Amino acid sequence: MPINMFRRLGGLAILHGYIMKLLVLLLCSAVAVTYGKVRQGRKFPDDFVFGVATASYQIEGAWDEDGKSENIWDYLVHNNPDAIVDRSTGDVACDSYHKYKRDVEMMRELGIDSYRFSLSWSRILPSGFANHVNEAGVQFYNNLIDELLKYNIDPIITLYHWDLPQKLQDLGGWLNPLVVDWFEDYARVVYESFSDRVKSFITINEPGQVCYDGYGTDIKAPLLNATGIGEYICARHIALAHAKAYHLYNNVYKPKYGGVCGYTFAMDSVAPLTDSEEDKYAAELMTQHQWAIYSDPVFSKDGGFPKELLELVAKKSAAQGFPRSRLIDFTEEEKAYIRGTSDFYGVNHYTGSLVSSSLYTSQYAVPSSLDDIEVGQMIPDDWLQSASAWFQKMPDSMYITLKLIQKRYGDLPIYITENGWSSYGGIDDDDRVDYYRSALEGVLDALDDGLNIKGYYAWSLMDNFEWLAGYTERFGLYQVDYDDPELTRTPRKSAFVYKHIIKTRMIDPDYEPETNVMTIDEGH
Ligand SMILES: C[C@H]1O[C@@H](Oc2ccc([N+](=O)[O-])cc2)[C@H](O)[C@@H](O)[C@H]1O
Repeated sequence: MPINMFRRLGGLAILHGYIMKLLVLLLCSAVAVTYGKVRQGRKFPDDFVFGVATASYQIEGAWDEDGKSENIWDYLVHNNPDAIVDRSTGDVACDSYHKYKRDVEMMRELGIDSYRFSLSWSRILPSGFANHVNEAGVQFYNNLIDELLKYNIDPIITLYHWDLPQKLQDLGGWLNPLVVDWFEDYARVVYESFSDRVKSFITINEPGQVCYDGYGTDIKAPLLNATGIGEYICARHIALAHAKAYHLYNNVYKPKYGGVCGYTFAMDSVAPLTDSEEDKYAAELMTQHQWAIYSDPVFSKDGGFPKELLELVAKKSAAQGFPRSRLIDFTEEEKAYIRGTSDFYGVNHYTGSLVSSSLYTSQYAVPSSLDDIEVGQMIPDDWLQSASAWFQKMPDSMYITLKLIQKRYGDLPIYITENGWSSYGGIDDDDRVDYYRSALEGVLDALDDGLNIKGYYAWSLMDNFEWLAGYTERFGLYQVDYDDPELTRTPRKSAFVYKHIIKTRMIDPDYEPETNVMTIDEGH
């Protein structure tokens, strides 16, 4: 081969080597840039839903107007005022019954896609039963829905957010097996009235708080405190009631109108105190006690209550002299009826704890469900305390919680139906801003992992009646001035930050609102 040709080929080979190196370099930096983009400027998907959530008793007021009857919270605040920290009531609350147009205006200011609110059963069915529908009550919700739709805000209705008609509580409430039928009858009225315009329904908000807080302890109305018994009876009935309302929607209304129907659970991030197998088992038991007892019947592969919990309660019940277990499992037919009855997993997430059987002390009543599992909890000192005794900021808790759902039930559509921070008040709520940013970073982390998270609802649009804490704890993006007869709503810093996140679909950790004047952006 002529020397020149050899040189030319050699030169080409060298050139080829350089080109290859350059290509590899370019590829690596492209990956790095892309990865950098993903980490630093991550975006929520275009179809990700941003919303805010509220609940009827907490905001509506008008407790006895236009034919509404008393519910268990009306009854509690009127008959046992000392049960509420500041002796307040929800008689007026945020007066949303009259100020709903201002509420919708606030949603337009925020630029949200969707509003999650609940219906007051006793406003729609004053006797609790479907023998008489209160048209004025239905009209109120029609007005609200129409106002939302006028501004392209998608309504998502929760049928039951803790305000059972007192007349049904007088008959045993969630402890009466007939509540399953009463709930179905109520659900039929709701679907008949609203499913032509509303495409998303949640049957029940937080069955754990209904059953454990209301019937197994005295944390929520009706303060029954039938420890170790009430919560387990309620757990059976509420799963069946949910399933019945779901089947009704699925069989009759979904074919006609489309739409989805789901169920929402409160989920603490339960983490083992140490890596030991014992603590991991303790975390599993606490999980079963707190939320899996309510969600396994619907989402687990085999249905029914969690196996370990069933065994423990049966064993403890026998040792305590009960002729049968305090937790009665579903029949195979019931299991099949309940399993799969939710089009999505709704999760309300706020906080978490570390758990271990070594932290258990015999401080609990016998029988009680905490005594049944014999697991204790602790909160490290460096977790920021909110204004609510039960609520500390656990690092990474949103991500951990979302991964727990995936681990337990596989990949399914998830809506975060509540998440927010409580303070004592004030407009410059940097603690709430930090909380929202880190929770939403957790959502992005989970999205990066491929979880099918469809939306996020901030709790709450505005300050409201926080159950036994009355008005002492503030969860609002908007502050409500309860001393002002107009109940003026004022946007907090967090409202501006949430608005910016929704608008840009990104979390900018450095974003500072330039103004304290809220306006409605074009298109809202
Ligand atoms: C602040 C909101 O709390 C919701 O309920 C709870 C209660 C307790 C926990 N927890 O983890 O211990 C989580 C959520 C409730 O749905 C809503 O109405 C607000 O009060």
